[in-house]
Amino acid sequence: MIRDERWTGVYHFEDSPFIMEILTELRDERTGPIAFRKGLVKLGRYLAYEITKTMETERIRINTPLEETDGVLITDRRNVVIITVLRAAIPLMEGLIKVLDHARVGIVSASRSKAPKFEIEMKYVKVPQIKEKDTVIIADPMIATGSTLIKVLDEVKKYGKAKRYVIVGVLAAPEGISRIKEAHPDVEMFVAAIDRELNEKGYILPGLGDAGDRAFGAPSKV
Ligand SMILES: O=P(O)(O)OC[C@H]1O[C@H](OP(=O)(O)OP(=O)(O)O)[C@H](O)[C@@H]1O
Ligand SMILES: O=c1cc[nH]c(=O)[nH]1
Ligand SMILES: [Mg+2]
Repeated sequence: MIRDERWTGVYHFEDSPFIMEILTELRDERTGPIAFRKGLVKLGRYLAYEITKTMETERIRINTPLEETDGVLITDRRNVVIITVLRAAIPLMEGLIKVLDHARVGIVSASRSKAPKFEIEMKYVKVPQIKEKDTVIIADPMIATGSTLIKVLDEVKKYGKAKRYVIVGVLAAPEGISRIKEAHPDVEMFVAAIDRELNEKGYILPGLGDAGDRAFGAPSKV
């Protein structure tokens, strides 16, 4: 886990060969939707595992069948809300919840319009009540301009104040991170990698393309 010195609370995993290998497969244009979704599930699982390293724990005493001994309880793992940003976060959430299995789940839809406006349409919001001891994990594989996540955070914060807000993603562009940190300085970010820049259409470079389309196929218009 590497803390990026350009911001506070922003971490990436370029020191982890396993996470980088999964990311390489996701980036590769030859990777089809089945392997792409599987890669997102795997990343979700490993990123959740990394997040547990930053959670509060408690020492407990338990009995094995033979004697009493020390044990560990990750208290924060019992108080998690995962917000899934449709569409591309569905497989990522599936991986996250394997490790954060006590999580309550919120679903929000967000669709970004084309450049240069990048307006975010949010039609569907189902979020559980958020309590003071909750860690709210917002899953969205791609953090490009940051517009989607700023809007999601604005909305999610209406449901109560959490202990931590943590964005989990696959790739982020520096401009998107800066915009989110400006609007929501209390937010932490765990992403597999931070890429170079955005192109004029708002795609991350080198990136992996459109995560939603790669996972589920391009939607058609009627
Ligand atoms: O940081 P931003 O510039 O706001 O862009 C990032 C958003 O773009 C993608 O969603 P998209 O709108 O393509 O929806 P989809 O998941 O349904 O494809 C991605 O999953 C993010 O939610
Ligand atoms: O590169 C990008 C940017 C936004 N959304 C994506 O799916 N990919
Ligand atoms: Mg998309």
